[in-house]
This record gives sequence, C-alpha cells and structure tokens, in this order.
Amino acid sequence: MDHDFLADHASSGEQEERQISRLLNGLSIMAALFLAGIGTKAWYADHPVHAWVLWLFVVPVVFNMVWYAWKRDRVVQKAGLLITVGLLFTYLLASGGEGNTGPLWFYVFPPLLFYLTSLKGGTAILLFCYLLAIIVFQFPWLPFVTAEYSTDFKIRFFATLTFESIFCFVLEAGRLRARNRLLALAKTHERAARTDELTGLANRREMQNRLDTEFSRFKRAGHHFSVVLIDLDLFKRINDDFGHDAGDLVLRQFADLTRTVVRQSDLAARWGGEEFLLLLPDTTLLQALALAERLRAEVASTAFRHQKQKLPVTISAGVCSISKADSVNDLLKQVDIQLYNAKGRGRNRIAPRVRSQEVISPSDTSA
Ligand SMILES: Nc1nc2c(ncn2[C@@H]2O[C@H](COP(=O)(O)OP(=O)(O)OP(=O)(O)O)[C@@H](O)[C@H]2O)c(=O)[nH]1
Repeated sequence: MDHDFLADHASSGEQEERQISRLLNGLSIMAALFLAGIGTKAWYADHPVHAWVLWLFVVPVVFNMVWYAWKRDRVVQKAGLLITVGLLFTYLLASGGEGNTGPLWFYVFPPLLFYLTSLKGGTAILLFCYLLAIIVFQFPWLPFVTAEYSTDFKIRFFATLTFESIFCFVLEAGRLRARNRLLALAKTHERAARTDELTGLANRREMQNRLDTEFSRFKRAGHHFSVVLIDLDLFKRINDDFGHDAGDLVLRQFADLTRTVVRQSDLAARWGGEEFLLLLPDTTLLQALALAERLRAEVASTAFRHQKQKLPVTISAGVCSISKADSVNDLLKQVDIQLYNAKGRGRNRIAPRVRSQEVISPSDTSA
C-alpha cells in the first residue's frame, strides 16, 4: 500500500519538477527577449559595450534551453539559468546598467532562488550575492566596477532587498509546510480508503483492485495466482457468548496471525464481516492449500483470550487457483463453493480436500 503512495508521491514530485521546467523555459524566453531588446536600446542610446554584453548573455540563456531540450537534465537547466542570471545581475550591479538602474534587477533573484532551490540552498546563494554586492559597493576601483552609488542608495538597496528576501523565505517555508501537510493528509486518506479499520488489513476494494491487476497479469504473461477464502467458524457464538468486543479482538488477532503466515508479495484482506481473502501471486493450488492448512493449524493451536476467558476459534477455508476459472468473478464464485464445502464437512478444515499434498490429483495441482 505504501508503495502505491510512494509512487503517487513520486509522480506528484515529478509533476512539480515538470512544471518548474516549463516555467524556466518561459522565463528563459522572456530573459532572451528582454536582453536582446534592452541591448538594442542601449546600442541606440550609444552604449555599445553595454549592448554587446547584454546580447552576449543571450547566448548562455539560449544554450541552456537547447541543452535542456536535448538532454532533459533538470538539474543542469536550473543550475545553468541560476548561474547565468547571477552573473548577469553581478554585471548589472558592477556596471550600473543604464542610468544606474542595474541593481533593480536583483529583486528578481530572491523569489526565483527560493522557488528553484531549497530554503537552505537559496539562503546560502543569497548571502553569497550580498557579499558580491558589498564588494562592488565598497570597492568601486576594482576592475569591471564602473558604477558608483550614493550611500543612501546602498542603504536602501540592502534594506529593501533584505525585506524582500525575508518575505520570500517565509512565504516559501509556508508553501513547503502546507505542501507537506497536504501530502501527509493525502497519505492518511489514501491508507484509510484502502485499509480495513479494525484489522489494518486491506479492505474489499483494495483486494478487488489487486485481483483485477493479477488477472490482467495472468492473461498477459501467464502468471498464475491462487486465492484463499477464510471464514471464522461459528463466529456469531463468540459475539453472543463473550460480547462484541471479544469478537473484534478475535478478528484483530486473526489478522495479526495471518500477517505472519503470508509473504510480502501476498495480499490479505478483510473481505466481509468475519470473512478474509488471501491473494497469493505466483502460487499453485497445491502451495495455496499448504498455506491455508498451515494457517488453519496455527489458528487451531493459538490461544485466543478475552478477559482471561479462552475463546474457541477455528477457521474454514476454500482454495482456488486462477487456472480453474475464466474470470475473477468465476474465481470468487468457485472459492466460495469450496468454503461452503469446508463448512459443510464440519468446519475447521480446508477445501478442496486432500489427504496429503502429494496425493492431490494432477488437475488440482496444475496452477
Ligand atoms: N465482533 C464483530 N462481529 C462481527 C463483525 N462483522 C461481522 N460480525 C459478526 O459475525 C457473525 C457472522 O455470523 P454467521 O454469518 O451466522 O456465521 P458464523 O456464526 O461464523 O457461522 P459459520 O460461518 O456457519 O461458521 C455475525 O454475528 C456478525 O454480527 C465485526 O466487525 N465485529
């Protein structure tokens, strides 16, 4: 069951990653157009160096998009865009862009960073950017630093950027918290929808799904499977004589015992009130009969107790292999007939009857 949840979880994570990639592609196209446009404007404003630098930045942006379209590597796509944008913003900060408006582009960075990386990673990269900004502001004589900013501008730049960064951090942390809570809630609901509340085994719906899946596998690839339908004998008497709580306790204890007998790949479900169904993939009729017999013997020799009173618990079971049926419905009908036979023969037994596993007729053993 958890495997299915993990698969769903993985697929929703995959969906989110695909969405991020689409967003990055959109942003890359916008960035390339902006760079080309603003570069052209700078060219006509007689800032040829600035224009050429902006046009040059179009190259890594487009290259990153083409690389992603070819390789589909999302990590490289994210890293490529972040590095390009980081370098571009550092250049804009150092050169001042047009009319010293370059640092304004820095405000794009915090939301993008937190969205594309983790909270920790985003904070680390942001701190590094702060360091770069401080270096550019404090050491205007460094090579490539051509812009000079007033002290008022620097103070306001850092103050507003810090506010923005904190808001982005808090919003992203809230988004992640809500997302994780939603996933946990989905997990709980999913489990509840597939599980029997009293015993913790799979419920009828889950079993029906698995039966259909196994039947398709059988039709497609010839993988045989068997089922065991189990009924607790004279269960009404336990309820009547010892109370409903005692009955519930027996159902739970029987479920626990079943879990110890079946394999990981098998599925045990509560089929109805005091009826249980086992689905045994890749199991012949003979093997299924052996398992049912082992479970019957285990139940018969286990002391079921309620408030120190010993409860008389035995089971009857019918067994059937898919090789004897045309459909899931037919299989369920046949296994029900076998259970009826086991009951009819005096309970605390398995049907079809076998004297010993070796003596099963050839038709019975062909799974
Ligand atoms: N305690 C408890 N009892 C349940 C639950 N679900 C079904 N039952 C009881 O299971 C009993 C089933 O009784 P019957 O169908 O007459 O069968 P039986 O007494 O087991 O007799 P045989 O099947 O012929 O051996 C009923 O008394 C139901 O009330 C449950 O969740 N808890």
